Amino acid sequence: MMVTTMQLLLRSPLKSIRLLASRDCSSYVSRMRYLMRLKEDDDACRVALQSGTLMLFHKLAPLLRPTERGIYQLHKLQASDVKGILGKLRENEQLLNTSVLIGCSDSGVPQFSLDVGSLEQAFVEEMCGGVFIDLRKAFFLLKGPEAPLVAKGQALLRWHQTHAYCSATGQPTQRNQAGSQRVCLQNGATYYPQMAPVVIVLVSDGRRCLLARQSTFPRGMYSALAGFCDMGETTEETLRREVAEEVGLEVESLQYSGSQHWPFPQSSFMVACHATVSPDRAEVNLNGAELEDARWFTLAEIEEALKRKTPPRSTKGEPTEFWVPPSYAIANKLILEWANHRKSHK
Ligand SMILES: NC(=O)C1=CN([C@@H]2O[C@H](COP(=O)(O)OP(=O)(O)OC[C@H]3O[C@@H](n4cnc5c(N)ncnc54)[C@H](O)[C@@H]3O)[C@@H](O)[C@H]2O)C=CC1
Repeated sequence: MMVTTMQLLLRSPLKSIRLLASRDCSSYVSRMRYLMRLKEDDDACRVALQSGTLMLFHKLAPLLRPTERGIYQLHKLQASDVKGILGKLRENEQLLNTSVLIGCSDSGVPQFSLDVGSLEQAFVEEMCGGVFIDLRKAFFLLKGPEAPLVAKGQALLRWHQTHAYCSATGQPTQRNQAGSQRVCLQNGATYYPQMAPVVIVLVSDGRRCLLARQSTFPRGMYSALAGFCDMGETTEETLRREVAEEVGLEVESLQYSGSQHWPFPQSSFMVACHATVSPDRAEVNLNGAELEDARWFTLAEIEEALKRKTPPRSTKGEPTEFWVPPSYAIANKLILEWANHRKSHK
C-alpha cells in the first residue's frame, strides 16, 4: 500500500511540526529574498508593480474605504485601476513609477504606495469609492496590521518628497525603482531612508509608575517619558539621560520591552523600555521647559485609565479626566505591561 506524505505526517506529530515550521520559514525567507531582489533590480520591480497592490495617498493622506459595517479599511488598488484613473484625467502613466515598495503580503503579493497629490482629490475619491484621511485620524480608524503598514507607506513617500536634492552638492538625487535609496547625480553619494531613534521609558518605583504630559498633549493625557537619542548614544545612555533631564531621577535598572516605527511628526524609531528607580529617591524634580507635569500613578488609577476606550469628555467636548495614549502607541503597551506585572506581583 502506498503511504502518502500527509499520512506519514499524521502518524508522526513531531515530524509534522518540524516540516510545517521549515515550510513557513522558507516562505518567509523567499518573500524577504524576493523583496531584496526588487530593491536591487529596477526592471524586476517595474514588473512587480503591474501585479502588486497599491496604497494611494493624496499629499500624504492615505485613501481609506468605509465598509458596510461602518469601519474603515485601507483601500488597496491594482496598477490597472490607477492607469484607468490616470487615463480618465489624461495624465501620464509615468506617475505610477513614482510609487515606492513597502513590503510583501503573506501570500507573496508585493505592496506599493503612491502619492497622487498632483491629481484632483475629489475625482480620485469618487473613482475609487474611498476618502483621503489625515494619517493621525486614519491611525484611529484602522485595525490590526493596517495602521503600521500605512505609516510605513507614508513615511517612505515623505522621505522621497524631502530628499530630492543632495545636501552636499545641491544637485538632484535619483531614486531607484523600489524607492529604497537615492543617488546624487553629481557626486554619486547614496542616501537611504532614515528614522530618528527615540527611547521611550516607563519608570516605576516598584509600587507606582511615572507618567508625564507636555503642554501640547490633548487635555488630560499622560504618557511615558520619551526622548531622541543624541549622536553616538546607546539606548541605555539615552534612557538614563532623558529620565535625569526631564524628571530629575536616577534610573537603577532597565529592561527592554519592544519597538515601534512612529510616523508623527516624522519617522521615529521608538525603543521601549521599563526602568526602575529607588522608592526612597523617587521625588520628581520637573524640567518645566520640556514637561507641563509628571506624576506617580497607582495601579488603580492606571487600570481605570486603561479601561477607557475614549477619553472622558465634558459637555464642551474636552477630556476631563486622566487618560493614556491609545492602543496603537507603544506607550500604551508599556503601561499595560506594567499594570499586568503589578497585578501578578501584588
Ligand atoms: N508611540 C508612542 O507611544 C509615543 C511616541 N512619542 C514620540 O517620541 C518622539 C520624542 O518624544 P518627545 O521628546 O516628547 O518629542 P518632542 O517632539 O517634544 O521633541 C523634543 C525635542 O527634541 C528635539 N528633536 C525634535 N526632533 C528631533 C530629531 N529628529 N532628532 C533629535 N532631536 C529632535 C527638539 O529639540 C524637540 O523640541 C516624538 O516623535 C513623539 O511623537 C512620544 C510618546 C509616545
